[in-house]
Amino acid sequence: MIVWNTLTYDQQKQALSRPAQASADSVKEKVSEIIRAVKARGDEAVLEYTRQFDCPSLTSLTLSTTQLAALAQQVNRETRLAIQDAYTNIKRFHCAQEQPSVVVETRPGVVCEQHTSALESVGLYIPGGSAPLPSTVLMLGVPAQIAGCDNKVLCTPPNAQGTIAAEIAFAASLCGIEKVYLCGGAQAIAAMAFGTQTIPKVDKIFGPGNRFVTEAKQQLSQRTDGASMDMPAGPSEVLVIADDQANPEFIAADLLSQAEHGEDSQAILVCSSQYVIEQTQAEVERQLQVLARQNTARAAMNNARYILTDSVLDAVKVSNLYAPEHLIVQTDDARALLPQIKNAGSIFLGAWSPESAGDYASGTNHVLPTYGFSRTCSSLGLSDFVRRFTVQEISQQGLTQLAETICVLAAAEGLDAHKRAVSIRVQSLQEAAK
Ligand SMILES: NC(=O)c1ccc[n+]([C@@H]2O[C@H](COP(=O)([O-])OP(=O)(O)OC[C@H]3O[C@@H](n4cnc5c(N)ncnc54)[C@H](O)[C@@H]3O)[C@@H](O)[C@H]2O)c1
Ligand SMILES: N[C@H](CO)Cc1c[nH]c[nH+]1
Ligand SMILES: [Zn+2]
Repeated sequence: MIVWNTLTYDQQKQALSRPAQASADSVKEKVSEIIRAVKARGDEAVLEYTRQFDCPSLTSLTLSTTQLAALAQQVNRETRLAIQDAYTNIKRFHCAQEQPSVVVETRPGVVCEQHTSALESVGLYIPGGSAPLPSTVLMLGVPAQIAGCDNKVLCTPPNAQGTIAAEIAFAASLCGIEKVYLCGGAQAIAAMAFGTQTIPKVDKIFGPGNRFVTEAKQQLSQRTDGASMDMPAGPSEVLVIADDQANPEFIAADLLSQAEHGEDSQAILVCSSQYVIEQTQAEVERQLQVLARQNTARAAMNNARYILTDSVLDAVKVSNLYAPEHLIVQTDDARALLPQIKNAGSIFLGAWSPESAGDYASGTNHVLPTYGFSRTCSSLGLSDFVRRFTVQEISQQGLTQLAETICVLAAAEGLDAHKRAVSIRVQSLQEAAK
C-alpha cells in the first residue's frame, strides 16, 4: 500500500507510472521494421508476419463473404441475442450523438453553415491476440454504420486454425461489414494505411490493440503516405476511487476485470480508507483463484497500485494526475464528485455501475484513450466517423457590409491581393449603381 501524502513529487510520479511504456524503444524498432516491410512488399510481408505471430499455416489474408456468413451462422442463440441486445443499446446511444447542421446569418446577407459528412473509407481493427473481441466490432461498426461510411474494412488476427471467432463474424454482419481480413498487429495497421494487393487503403483507422498496434497507429499517423488514426487506445487501465462505504468485493472484481485483459493492463485503487484497501487486497487474492485467466490477471496485478489518501477529494486529484482510461467511483455520493473529475476516458458512477457494463452493453463506447491521453483525447463516438466542413454564401448586401472590416484586416497583414478580392467586387457594385 502506498500512502500518498508521504511521497515526494518524484515518488508520486513513480507511483502513477504505466507498465506498458517500459519496453517502448524495442517496440518502436520492431514496429518500424514491420511498417517498412509492408510498405515494400505488401501482402507478402503481411502474410509472413501473420504466419509468424498468429497462424503458421495461413495461405490467404481474405475471408470471403460466404465464409463470413457461414461463420456467423454458427453463433448460438443465447450469444446471438446478447450481441443483438448490446447492438441495440450501442446504436441508441450513438444515434443520439448525431449533430444537426448549423446555419447562422452572422449579419444580414452573410450566411455561415456547418455540416458533416461520413468518412468514405474506414479501417476497423479488432484485437484478437489474447482474446477475440466481438464487442469491439460493435463499438467500431455501429458508429461507422450510423455515420454511413461506404467502405468498412475490418482486420483481426486469425486463430491457429486460420479463421476468426464466429461471434466476430456475426457482429460484423449486424454492422454491415463485408470486407474482413485475417491479419493483426502492426502489419494489419500498416496494410490498411498503405493498402496492399489485397487489403484496401483506408482514410482513417480505428480500434484498440496491444502495444504493437498502438505504436503502429502512432507512427503511421505521422506519415504523409499513412492514414489518420482515432486515438492511442492501448492496454486497458482502470482506476477505482473508493471511500469507507465501498464494497471491497465489488472493487476487487472491477480491478480484476481489466487485469485479465493482458499482463500489461493496469489496475489502481485510490481510497481514503486503509481498511477498505486491506479488504480489497485480500479479496483480489480470493477472486484470482477462480479466474480462468488467473495467470494473466495475476501478472497484471503485480503492477497494481493501492494508494491511501487523506480524503476522497485527494483521491480525485490523484486520479486526475493519472488520467485513467476507465474511472470507477464507488463513494457515498459519486455524482457529487463529477465536477472535480478532469481527466478520464469513461466514468462509472456508483456501486452498481461496473466497467463491464460499458465494455459490453450499456451503450457507451469502450474504445478509449490510454497512457494518460484522456487528458486531451475523447472516448470514441459518432463524431469520429464524420468530418465537419463549413459553407458560406454571401449576398451583395452582405459583402458590402463586411468589406471595410476585411479590407482593413488584409491591409494590416500586408496582403493586398486579399483586399483586392473584396474591393474589386464592391467597386463593380458601385459602378453598376451609377
Ligand atoms: N483502450 C481500449 O479502448 C481497449 C479496448 C479493447 C482492448 N484493449 C486492449 O487491446 C489489447 C489487445 O491485445 P492483444 O494482444 O490481445 O491483441 P492484438 O490484436 O492487439 O495484438 C495481437 C497482435 O500483436 C502482434 N504481436 C504479438 N507479439 C508480437 C511481437 N513480439 N512483435 C510484433 N508483433 C507482435 C501480432 O501481430 C498479433 O497479431 C489488450 O491490451 C487490451 O487491454 C484496449
Ligand atoms: N475493457 C476493454 C477496453 O479497455 C474493452 C473490452 C472488450 N471486451 C471486454 N472489455
Ligand atoms: Zn474490458
